[in-house]
Amino acid sequence: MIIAADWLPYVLPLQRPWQTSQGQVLERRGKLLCLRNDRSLSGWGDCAPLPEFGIDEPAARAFAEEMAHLDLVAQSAGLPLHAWLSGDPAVASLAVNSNLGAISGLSEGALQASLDAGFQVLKIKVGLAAPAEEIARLRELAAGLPATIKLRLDANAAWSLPEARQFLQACTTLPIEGIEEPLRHPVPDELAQLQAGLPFPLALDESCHLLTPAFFRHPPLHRLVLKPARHGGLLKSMEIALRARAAGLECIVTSSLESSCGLLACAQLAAAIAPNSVHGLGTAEWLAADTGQAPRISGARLYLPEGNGLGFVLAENWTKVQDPG
Ligand SMILES: O=C(O)CCC(=O)C1=CC=C[C@@H](O)[C@@H]1C(=O)O
Ligand SMILES: [Mg+2]
Repeated sequence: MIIAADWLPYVLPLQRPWQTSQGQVLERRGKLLCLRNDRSLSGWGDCAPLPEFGIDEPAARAFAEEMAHLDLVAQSAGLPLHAWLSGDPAVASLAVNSNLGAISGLSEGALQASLDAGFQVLKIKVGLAAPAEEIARLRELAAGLPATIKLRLDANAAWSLPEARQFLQACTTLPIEGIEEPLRHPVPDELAQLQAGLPFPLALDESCHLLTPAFFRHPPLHRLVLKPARHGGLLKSMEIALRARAAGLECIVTSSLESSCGLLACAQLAAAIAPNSVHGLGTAEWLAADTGQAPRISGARLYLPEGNGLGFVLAENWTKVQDPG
């Protein structure tokens, strides 16, 4: 039985601006939910809306409430949350991509740090400048990359159909691992036209309004990005992942730049639905402060906490990140 529920607001500045074609993020504001039950267990949830990417307050809140509840359920069952969700044995670690920000602002130092850290997939934001200019930069970048390294691009709905065609055509000769959200006004027919003939997957992320039964009957592209806060929780995300799998679509999980608490929930989902994919969970280093200990990343792999439930522990210096209101 739940005997206490507390919301703890926080403000976390970013180390540097998170630039996308939809503008920049400078800080993350949110609130942690702490549920306590009559067995002295704590269940944690993280509510951090990001409206510019379709994550509104009700969805983020539902994610937090369900997360805290499932944290308690999995702890009571004596299982890590992902093993409780999947029914499979526990997973120790997951492959993740690095996040290099916008192609226009890419620094030699950040690129080298990603390569030195062993990342095989480097995520880069595009759609912030003219396609021809960004393609020229990508060609320059690709020319200096080791042969095994691939680029995961995200246009965040920047392009018209002709711009997307131009960009994607040029990408066919580059080491591209996938491209998220090419179209400003995505419609299934046009996405299918773009995907046809491309040697890499296009991915749907923020345009989740397209996830209708018809979409799953004839998927117009090859990959889904799941941000569980956008879908209002882990269980809804599991359901979408199952539909996607039945339709032959690959699913990856990415964070919504949450604090360590929400990031852990994203990692638990990733381990439950796609333990062998490369996920977008390397975002903790973008935060200058955090609500707790972020999962360790080493050798381009994120290590899940070994304990039961979500695995979140509140930071000792928690008061420093509390929102003064
Ligand atoms: O995918 C990743 O590696 C990290 C998460 C990420 O890129 C995003 C998180 C939140 C908002 C967006 O800018 C962006 C995305 O659209 O995928
Ligand atoms: Mg995206």
